[in-house]
Amino acid sequence: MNIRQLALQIIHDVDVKQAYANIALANMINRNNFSDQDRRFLTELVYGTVKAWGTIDWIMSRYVDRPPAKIPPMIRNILRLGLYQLFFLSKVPPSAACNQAVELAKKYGHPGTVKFVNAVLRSAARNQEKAKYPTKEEDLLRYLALTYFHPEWLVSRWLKRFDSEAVERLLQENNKPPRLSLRTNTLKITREALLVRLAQEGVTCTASDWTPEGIICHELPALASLTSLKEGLFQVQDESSMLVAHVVDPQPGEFVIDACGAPGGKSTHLAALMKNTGRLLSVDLFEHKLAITRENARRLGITCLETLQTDAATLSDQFSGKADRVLVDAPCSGLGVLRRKPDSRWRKTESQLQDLPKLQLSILTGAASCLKPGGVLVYSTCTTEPEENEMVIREFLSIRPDFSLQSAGSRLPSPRQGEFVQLWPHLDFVDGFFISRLKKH
Ligand SMILES: C[S@@+](CC[C@H](N)C(=O)[O-])C[C@H]1O[C@@H](n2cnc3c(N)ncnc32)[C@H](O)[C@@H]1O
Repeated sequence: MNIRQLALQIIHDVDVKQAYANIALANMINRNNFSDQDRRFLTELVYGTVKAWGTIDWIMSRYVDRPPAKIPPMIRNILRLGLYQLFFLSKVPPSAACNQAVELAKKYGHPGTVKFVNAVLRSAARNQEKAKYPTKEEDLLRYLALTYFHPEWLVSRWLKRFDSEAVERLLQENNKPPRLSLRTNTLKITREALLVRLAQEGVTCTASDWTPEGIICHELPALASLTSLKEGLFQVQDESSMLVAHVVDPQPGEFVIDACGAPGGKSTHLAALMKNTGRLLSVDLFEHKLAITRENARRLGITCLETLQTDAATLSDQFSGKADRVLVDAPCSGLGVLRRKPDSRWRKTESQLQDLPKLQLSILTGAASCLKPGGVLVYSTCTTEPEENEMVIREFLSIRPDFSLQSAGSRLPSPRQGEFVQLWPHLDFVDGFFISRLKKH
């Protein structure tokens, strides 16, 4: 099996068909019976190349006088894969990286492109100095963006907010694979009993400091092989995401709406805190995502949850003044969770940060009208940018004086100061997350 060829197929699909690297890779692994070594090498090639995409293209520009967009797609992706191995995979000998790329060019190109690939990669292998990044002192922005594989617009944004050391730590943290965390399904088992059960199934894990249900896995066999998963004893969920339901603080017997609910991580947590009583309405725009919510609820033994496919901005047409609590876990740029998907940083654009707040405000305003007087509204995102977070809340408060801000920090299992909660990967070592809480008068 030619692992580089398979890696090239995935990288090409990410480039040309906007495929998601993690999904394309998982499909490839499921379709083939790879040895552990091959699976690891394929993962390294794909994740490494797509994460370093911008830096690799900058390196390419040092050896090729055309921009990548002007090179035929398959050939530029062969170069990307080759340059990744030359510059970032020390265990691959440069001759192997070049020869294998030339073989791929023979398969997908013509004699001219074979010569081109050969010339570019051999020149890069001979003269790596030519692709030396500027130093911090010469060009801080470019140094950080190239060294830590982030788009310049994003680094520039963060440099306006924080000093360069803090930005460097954040970029480093965004490149580390996140720890796997699980939320105990307290409807079926206590965290202590689940820790024992997981240890029996070969999982090395410890209790989370952030939430009373959280468990951090350090080593584990394939997740799908765990019977505790099939029995619905836990839900995979990041620790910062687990905090949101605690800020909502739903009570047994209440009517709670999760306005952007799929695939149900927080909906199923809310249902567990409600002790599977009352009514939990999990709403989403997409039926195929709601099907996953229902499947999660079934596996976890939750019966108080129902799903509804609709636009949350229009929810009050059906539920005006009816709900005790509403959660809006809004669609967002996802800049707090870059470490989860290696290619996601290259899909984001600064213009999304202008468009998303309008959507977020319209969903928040529509969903808020479902609350009874005295009801609680929680707004959360997995982003770190003020335009999508506190500025949306300030704008909402200016048009809805019947709401007031409450402290979200004081509702965390380990309380913090402040009205808003903003978590950061480099400060809190969890996903970047924003949580706010309001009350309707
Ligand atoms: C951040 S995700 C929610 C994650 C979910 N709360 C969880 O914990 O599993 C945002 C969700 O909002 C949904 N969405 C986007 N626009 C929407 C709208 N206008 N109305 C309802 N849902 C929407 C998306 O389909 C997506 O599933």
